[in-house]
Amino acid sequence: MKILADENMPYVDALFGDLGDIHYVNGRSLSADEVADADVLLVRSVTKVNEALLSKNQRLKFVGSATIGTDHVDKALLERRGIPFANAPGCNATAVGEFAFIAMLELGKRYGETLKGKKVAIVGAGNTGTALSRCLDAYGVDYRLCDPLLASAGDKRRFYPLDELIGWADVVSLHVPITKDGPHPTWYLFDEARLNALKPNAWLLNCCRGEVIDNRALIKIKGQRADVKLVLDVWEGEPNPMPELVPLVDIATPHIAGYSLEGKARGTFMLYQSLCKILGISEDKTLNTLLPAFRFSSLGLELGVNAALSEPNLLALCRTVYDIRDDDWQFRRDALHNGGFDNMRKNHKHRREFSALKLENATGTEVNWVSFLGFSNVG
Ligand SMILES: NC(=O)c1ccc[n+]([C@@H]2O[C@H](COP(=O)([O-])OP(=O)(O)OC[C@H]3O[C@@H](n4cnc5c(N)ncnc54)[C@H](O)[C@@H]3O)[C@@H](O)[C@H]2O)c1
Ligand SMILES: O=C(O)[C@H](O)[C@H](O)COP(=O)(O)O
Repeated sequence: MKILADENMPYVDALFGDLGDIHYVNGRSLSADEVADADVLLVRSVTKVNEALLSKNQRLKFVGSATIGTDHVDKALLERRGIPFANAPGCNATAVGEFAFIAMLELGKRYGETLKGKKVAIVGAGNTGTALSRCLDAYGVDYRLCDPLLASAGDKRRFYPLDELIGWADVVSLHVPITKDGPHPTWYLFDEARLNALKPNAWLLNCCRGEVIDNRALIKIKGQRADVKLVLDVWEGEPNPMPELVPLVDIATPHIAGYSLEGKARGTFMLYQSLCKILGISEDKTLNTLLPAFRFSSLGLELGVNAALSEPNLLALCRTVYDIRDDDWQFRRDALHNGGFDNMRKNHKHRREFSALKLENATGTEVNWVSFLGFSNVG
């Protein structure tokens, strides 16, 4: 069995090595000729799985995308051709939630403010939006959700209309799929009018898809409103962000909000599980044996029971796990030249999730709000 896998997908050898011959490919430039004799195709978000790509293949048994988003896959085509498809919903949700939370702490530090006390709007309350809400809950930050689709599907959480939230929130964080049709399309959801309606000094974070914000309108608005602060992990026209936008952004990263080692491992593992099911074989691998130990075995916290950790110290703790400034700095240096955006993604040093760090509380307390954030507790 010939398995084609994106070269940026970790753990493919460990998980799929027994199932066939693995060939690694560049996902962005993958051609119909390369795919022609593949039995299994494992992709990431940069590969357009469409008529053209599959035109020379008559033997595909499975297409898997180790991602949450599926906007790059023509699922109707796969269904018509009877090719099973699976993606990896939720695989990198914790990574995105923690990314947005850390970015908010960084903005607070940079501008002499605190995240604590701000009002946060989460637009899209699925896997990644909910992961962010868990961090905010743990830290005690007020937030409101907007998700008209979940609201009408009977989700019991309280939801608010988008335009009401824009007028309410100090911070707006975007977590929707990219859609052009349906009752609530998200393409340019943040157009010039909505960008203009952001409150004075608002923070706007986009960790979902670039085109959820009209990037030209964003450039225009930033020209008039220096008060608005931006965190962009995703960009209109990736892998070529508009160069004039980059200097206007406070934290700029190349679509790596979901790139924790845990998130990537989960994504590949979920595809392994799907393929085993399709082939009718039982799984003989587990996820936790894949992950390496974290660089610190544990860290002692000088805290009392449920004591408040100051926001600068909380940020210092988060930076131990992931220092977002490194990616921002490298993005400004490399991302706009010679394939730099994709190179950064390809060579991204695997960051870890909060759970990788075991905290030793000086009081021996088992549970406090820091562990609710996701850090492990050694008691
Ligand atoms: N930057 C990254 O690395 C990264 C990582 C993971 C996911 N993503 C992107 O983020 C998107 C969201 O991920 P997720 O795991 O939370 O997906 P999800 O499907 O679990 O949740 C998305 C939510 O958005 C809601 N939604 C749809 N249209 C909306 C609208 N107009 N207004 C408000 N809510 C709306 C949906 O009802 C759903 O609950 C993905 O589709 C993907 O494109 C990016
Ligand atoms: O949709 C997703 O899951 C994310 O956008 C994903 O993290 C993108 O990463 P890629 O698949 O391009 O490596």
